[in-house]
Amino acid sequence: MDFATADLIDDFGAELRSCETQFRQYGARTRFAGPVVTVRCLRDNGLVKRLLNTAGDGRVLVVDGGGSLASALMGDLIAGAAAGNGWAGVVINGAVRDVAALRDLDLGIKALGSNPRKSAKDAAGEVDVPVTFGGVEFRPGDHLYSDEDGIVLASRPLL
Ligand SMILES: O=C([O-])CC(=O)C(=O)O
Repeated sequence: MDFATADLIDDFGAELRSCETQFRQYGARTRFAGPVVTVRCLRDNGLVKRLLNTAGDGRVLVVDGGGSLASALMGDLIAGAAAGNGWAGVVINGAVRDVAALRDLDLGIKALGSNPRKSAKDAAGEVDVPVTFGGVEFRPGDHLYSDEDGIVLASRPLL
């Protein structure tokens, strides 16, 4: 998909939300877009693992990990499954691990940072609830557009 978030803001700015969080890019796919699925969890990636092992259909998983960098919510195995299952990208308000391997995956990956420590797998948390970080609300079914400049959200598909 060919777009630039700056152009989207110029064309549709009034109806877009632009996330202020300064994420790092970890995947090989630096531009990605798709409908949003959300997870809220804290130091537990059981729900993230479960979802990314199902068909992605070009969607983007937005994970609100509370901004915790204490343990990783995704590593190369889960991210590899996501890429293989057709997810467009994963945005994590939290940490990843296996950074060297993530670079080779055809998947959009944005996260705050990394930590080699793994998370619990109790699947504690919530799926498809609105989550808020970076000054914006991410709603299930929103359309997310992400590139090197940032992440913007629309309530309808723009492209
Ligand atoms: O299993 C985990 O918690 C995360 C991980 O290392 C992987 O996805 O490879």
